[in-house]
Amino acid sequence: MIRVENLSVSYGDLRALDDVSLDIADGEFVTIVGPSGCGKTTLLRTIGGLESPTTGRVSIDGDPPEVAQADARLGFVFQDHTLLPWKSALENVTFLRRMAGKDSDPAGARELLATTGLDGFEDARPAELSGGMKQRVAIARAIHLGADVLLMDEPFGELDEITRDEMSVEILRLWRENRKTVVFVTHSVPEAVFLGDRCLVVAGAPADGHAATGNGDPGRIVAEFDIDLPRPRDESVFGSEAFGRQVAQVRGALHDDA
Ligand SMILES: Nc1ncnc2c1ncn2[C@@H]1O[C@H](COP(=O)(O)OP(=O)(O)OP(=O)(O)O)[C@@H](O)[C@H]1O
Repeated sequence: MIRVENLSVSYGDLRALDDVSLDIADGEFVTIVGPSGCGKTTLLRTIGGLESPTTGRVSIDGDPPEVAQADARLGFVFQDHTLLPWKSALENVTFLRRMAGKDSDPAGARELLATTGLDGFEDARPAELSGGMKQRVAIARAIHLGADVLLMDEPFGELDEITRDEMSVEILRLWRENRKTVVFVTHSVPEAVFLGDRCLVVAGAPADGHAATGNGDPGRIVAEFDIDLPRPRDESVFGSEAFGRQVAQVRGALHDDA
C-alpha cells in the first residue's frame, strides 16, 4: 500500500504541494488530473522518492520510497520515455533489470515486447521507433523490472489522439494481466476517467503572480471520484452515457476550483 501523510513539498520559497494525504491500495489504478503547474508531477515524484517531503511522509508497504526504489519495487514511465538511444528495444527492456541485480530474462522481455505489439522490433534502436512504440518499450521495461508499483507521468502526452486511445486500452490490459498498482498523472480528464478506479483532482497555482511571497496557492487534492465503469474497458466506453457523466463530474470539480 502507498501511504501519503500530510505531505507538503516546497522548492525554496515556492510551496508546490500542501498537506496532501492519500492511501492507494495494492493493485489499484489511481489517476491524478489537474491543470499545468498544480503539483501533479511533484506528488508523483515524491511518491517515487525522486523528491523529498518538506513535511509529512510517504511510505510504500511501510518503507520509505528510497528503499522501495532500491529494491526495484517502483517502475517509472515518463512523458520523455528515457530509453537509451544506443541500445535496441530488447536491451532497453532488459537493461534496468540487470542494473537492479536481477537475471535479465531476455525470453521474458521478448514475450513482453510481443504482447505490447512490438514483435519483430526487438533489435530496433529507439530512433527507428515511433513515439507510441517507444512508450510501449518504456512500459515493457517497467513491467519487466518486476516493479509492483508503476508511476506514470503523462506517458501518452506526446502521442496523437488515436495512438493515445490505443495505448490507454493497452495499459489497462497490461495492468489487468500483471496486477500492478498504478499511479497515473494526466492533463486529460477523459483519460483519467477511462483508466482509473479512482480519480484525484489536484488544483492550485503555486507560482501564479504571488512572487512576492513565492507561495501562491499550493497544490492540493480538491476532489476525489470513484470511477464507476465496468471492467474490462475498451474503446466502446468512450461513447457510453456513464463515461460522459463522469467526465462531466470531474471537469466540474476542476472548474469549480479554477
Ligand atoms: N525542481 C523544481 N524547482 C523549482 N520549482 C519547481 C520544481 N519542480 C516543479 N516546480 C514548481 O512547482 C510547481 C508544481 O510543478 P509540477 O511540475 O509538480 O506541476 P504539474 O502539475 O505536474 O505541471 P505540468 O502538468 O505542467 O507538468 C510549479 O510552480 C513548478 O514551477
